[in-house]
Amino acid sequence: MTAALELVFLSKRYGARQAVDGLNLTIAQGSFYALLGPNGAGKTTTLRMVAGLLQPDSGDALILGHSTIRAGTEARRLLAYLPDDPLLYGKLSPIEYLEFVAGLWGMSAGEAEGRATELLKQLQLWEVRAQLSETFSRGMKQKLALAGAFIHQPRLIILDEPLTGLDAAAARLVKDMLVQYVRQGNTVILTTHIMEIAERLAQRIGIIDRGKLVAEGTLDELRVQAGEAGGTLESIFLDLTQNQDAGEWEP
Ligand SMILES: Nc1ncnc2c1ncn2[C@@H]1O[C@H](COP(=O)(O)OP(=O)(O)OP(=O)(O)O)[C@@H](O)[C@H]1O
Repeated sequence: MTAALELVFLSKRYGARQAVDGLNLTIAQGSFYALLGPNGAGKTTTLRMVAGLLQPDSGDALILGHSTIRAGTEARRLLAYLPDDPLLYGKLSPIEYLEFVAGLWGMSAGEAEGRATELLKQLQLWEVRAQLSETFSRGMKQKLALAGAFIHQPRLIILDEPLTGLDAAAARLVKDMLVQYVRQGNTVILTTHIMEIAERLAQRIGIIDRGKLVAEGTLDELRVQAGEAGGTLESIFLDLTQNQDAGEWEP
């Protein structure tokens, strides 16, 4: 089966700083994947290249087999990317915002309305559907941005720190929604600094450090790679990312 996402020698440099350094990674369809790494490891830079917001210096990212460089439009249609600071329009209500985003994807008014209703109910924003989003709490804004990412039914959704700032109830709601979405055969990739989230939700985990993949696999496979039988993800993570001599992990 075609991979949901394939990174092929993806690289990006900012001046003297090699932010992403020849990254190779394959993520299967229908999986829940967590991308971990310390601050400045290159996670956001990688995701921005996948989303087509940043041009790689070299290499490519393929979304369900479509190159983001050679077939960017097809690739982007299959993808939703939710950055950690999503842009909302405060003067729009949730319904107006979702209809606006649906319009950008060329969805019909009827289709947009049906999908917006479903998402707003699922994310418990239905009661506030007509209020301006500038009046919303941070968590409500985050849920609305998530609804916007889901509106065109992407096959792959990439989320940068999606649970930061959410209270326990909202975090549970979002986690359940993502798990259900994966059960339907779609793929979720998220970054997080919270190890429990990766440990509980992700089927596979990739650890990036200094722009390179230092470990990849299921939690059990990571334990083997780190030589830590029975270790927690936190201890494996710290072991692999604080070891200055850590080499690039090769499958
Ligand atoms: N626009 C930019 N200009 C210059 N350097 C940048 C830029 N964006 C990122 N960097 C640098 O590139 C490296 C990777 O940054 P990136 O934001 O991708 O890391 P990250 O893993 O997402 O970190 P965090 O967990 O802190 O969000 C860092 O050293 C960062 O300072």
